[in-house]
Amino acid sequence: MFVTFEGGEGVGKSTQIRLLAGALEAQGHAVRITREPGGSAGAEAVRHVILSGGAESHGVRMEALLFAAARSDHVETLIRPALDGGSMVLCDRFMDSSRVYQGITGNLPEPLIDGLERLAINGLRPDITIILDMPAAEGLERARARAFKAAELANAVPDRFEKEELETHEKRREAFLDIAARDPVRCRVVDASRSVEAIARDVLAAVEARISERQDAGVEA
Ligand SMILES: Nc1ncnc2c1ncn2[C@@H]1O[C@H](COP(=O)(O)OP(=O)(O)OP(=O)(O)O)[C@@H](O)[C@H]1O
Ligand SMILES: Cc1cn([C@H]2C[C@H](O)[C@@H](COP(=O)(O)O)O2)c(=O)[nH]c1=O
Repeated sequence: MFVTFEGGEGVGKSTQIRLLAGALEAQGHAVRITREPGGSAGAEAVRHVILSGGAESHGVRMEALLFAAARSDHVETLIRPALDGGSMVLCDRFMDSSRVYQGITGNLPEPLIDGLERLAINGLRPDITIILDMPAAEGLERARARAFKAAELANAVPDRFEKEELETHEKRREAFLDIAARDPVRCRVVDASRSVEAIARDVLAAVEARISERQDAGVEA
């Protein structure tokens, strides 16, 4: 089963993925955690170029193509083989992030995003997408506090997208909610402004419900 986590900056995706992985492993599932952009060797190289701001001056179209190239490599060299090998794959961001960041707030036309998505995912759609939702300002504050702690160790600075205007981040929040409203079977919106534990309970319940639905339909987790 392929599980993706989406949402704005600092909403707790990495935190919840780690907790979900622990809970699923305790139930006997083999679990692989991964992230985008990145996850595979080729895609991690592209991650560095994009998040450092190295492609920003070449425009959003080039960034969208780089995200798609990275996603294609990630799907074919890591995600699909892991799923075929029987692991559950938990991925921090996937195709919805391109739809929101490059499509909605990057102003790229929907047909272009659709085409790049088709090429990159090559038929592999998430079985469930958890959208962690909270006011953008709170998520950014969490991300800033995390960066501040890290800065003492590694001189961290906000990445290419974190540094953008609050209004842009709020627009992204609305765009993720819109995706969830348009695809309610795949997407589950979880209120991320609560405690880590309360969120983790809802995330696990949503994933277990999808596992049961799939088992009822005769598909293995
Ligand atoms: N429910 C929560 N309440 C308070 N703090 C939280 C909560 N969940 C996560 N955090 C903290 O907020 C910060 C951001 O969390 P995390 O790295 O999991 O978010 P993220 O969505 O993966 O971020 P990014 O979008 O930047 O990758 C971390 O310092 C984390 O410990
Ligand atoms: C997959 C994907 C990501 N992005 C943006 C979203 C974030 O600002 C960064 C990734 O950083 P994170 O700390 O690992 O969340 O990249 C994007 O714009 N488009 C995408 O497809």
